[in-house]
Amino acid sequence: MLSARTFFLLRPWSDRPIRDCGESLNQIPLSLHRLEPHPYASLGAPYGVDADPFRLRQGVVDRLLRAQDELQQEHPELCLAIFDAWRPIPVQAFMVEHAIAKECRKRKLKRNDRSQAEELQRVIDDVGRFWAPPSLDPCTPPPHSTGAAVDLTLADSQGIALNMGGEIDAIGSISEPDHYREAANDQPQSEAYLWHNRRQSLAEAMGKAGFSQHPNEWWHFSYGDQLWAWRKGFAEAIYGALPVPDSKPRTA
Ligand SMILES: C[C@@H](N)C(=O)N[C@H](C)C(=O)O
Ligand SMILES: [Zn+2]
Repeated sequence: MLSARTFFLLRPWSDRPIRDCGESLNQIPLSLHRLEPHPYASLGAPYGVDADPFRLRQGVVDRLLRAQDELQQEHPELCLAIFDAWRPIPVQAFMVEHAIAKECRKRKLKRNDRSQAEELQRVIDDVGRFWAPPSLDPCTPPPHSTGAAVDLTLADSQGIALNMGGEIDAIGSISEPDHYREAANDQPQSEAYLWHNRRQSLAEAMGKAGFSQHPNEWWHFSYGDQLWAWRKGFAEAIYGALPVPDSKPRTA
């Protein structure tokens, strides 16, 4: 179970009021490449009936198409590759628990060992830098539950994801967008230089289309949510949490 400290750790953007514009959640068109099988559905995350993660608010879909155009003006050989998009709150809760359990295994910690409480809290805090709490409070929705956030990378013309110098969802400083900046400046022609430039190309294309980037994650961008409003200096977000889908098939 997550501690109260983690649950109530507010983000700097959590103070932005949300006035939802009511736009619908729509399919991401197939002209935008998807990385499949979907990573969280493959883990058994509780998506509910007919809950397709490759959906976003229409304004976000439109901007994603624009971002791909921007990218291809500079790099015609590349495309965007979608890793994850809409994420219902039960899936957010499942993935936060999954990330904590994975990190505990990596650090050889036992969840129930009281003598390791401090190390366990460190894991929870580290995971909390990357995963939003699965808050049900309409004032602090997890970004992907609003249909405003997308996790994505770059792929080549065959749809193969490029090496960006770190896996999507890695817990650690390697995931920070500027992680390789210094090494890239020091050593042009190095792998760090390549990875930094790829991260920059992704961020530039997304930025030109109006998206804001998460400060800790090279792959996470949003348009219209609280983080976006905070980063752009806007008073309000335009997308809030969407209803949680049914978990059982409806009976006639
Ligand atoms: C960790 C990553 N997949 C992600 O989506 N992070 C954001 C901040 C979130 O949990 O909403
Ligand atoms: Zn994300």
